Order: sequence, then structure tokens, then C-alpha cells
Amino acid sequence: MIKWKKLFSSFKYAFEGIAEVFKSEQNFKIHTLLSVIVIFTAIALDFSSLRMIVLFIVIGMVLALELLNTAIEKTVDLVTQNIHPLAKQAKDAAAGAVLVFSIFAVIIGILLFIEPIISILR
Ligand SMILES: Nc1ncnc2c1ncn2[C@@H]1O[C@H](COP(=O)(O)OP(=O)(O)OP(=O)(O)O)[C@@H](O)[C@H]1O
Repeated sequence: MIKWKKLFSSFKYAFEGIAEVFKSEQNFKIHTLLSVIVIFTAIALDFSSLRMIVLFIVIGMVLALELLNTAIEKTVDLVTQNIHPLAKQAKDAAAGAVLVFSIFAVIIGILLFIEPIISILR
């Protein structure tokens, strides 16, 4: 049987986690703001369903990766407050994951937007 109270609590904690990261992490704020701008621009350009789906996947991945990056940072800080090469490697690798996907997100974004922008300029 579905435990509704537990399910509701899980959502509540997840939203608390997102709100906390939004408050404390500048990068997450910037990515969220950019995502909103990009989505409204896509609507204004009358994106097809397929373009919209790809856009939502990419935006979702960027924001989810940003949350995971913060989770790793916090976990490392919980394990040690001291300078440690493994702490550096863990945090840098997590930041690298965000950077790698962000670079590809920009490339995908250009590919998604270029045609609708050109056709509106014609
Ligand atoms: N305990 C540690 N030992 C060694 N190097 C660390 C340690 N903590 C952080 N660093 C280094 O400092 C960098 C910045 O770490 P920090 O925890 O300040 O994250 P941040 O850059 O502030 O991330 P964000 O701005 O997303 O919170 C890390 O990427 C890592 O290279």
C-alpha cells in the first residue's frame, strides 16, 4: 500500500533541498534564471514539441547536476574541514561534471535556437 505521509514528506524534503540550494548557491540561482529566460524565449519563438522536449531535458539535467554538485560539496565538508587532496579531487570532479554538461548544453542550445531565430529574421 502507498504510504502517502511518507511520500508527502519525501517531496517536502526534496523541495526544502532545492530551496536551500537556491538560497545558498549563486550558480544555481543563475542557472535557474537563465532557464526561465530560455523557456520563455522558446515559447516566444513558437518551438516545436520536439525542440521543447530536448530543451526541457537539457535544462533539467543542468539543474539536477547543480544540485548533485552541491550535495557532493556538502558531503565532503561534512567528512573533513581540513585541506585534503581527496576532498579537492571530489569537489573538482563534481564541478567538472557540471562544467562538461553546461558546455554541451550551450552547444545544444545554439543548435536548437539557430533555425527558429533565422526563420524569424527572414
Ligand atoms: N577540504 C578541501 N581540501 C582541499 N581542497 C579543497 C577543500 N575544499 C575545497 N577545496 C578546493 O576549493 C575549491 C572550492 O571549494 P568550495 O567548497 O569553496 O566550493 P565553491 O567553489 O565555493 O563552490 P560553490 O561556489 O559552488 O559553493 C574546490 O573546488 C577545491 O578545489
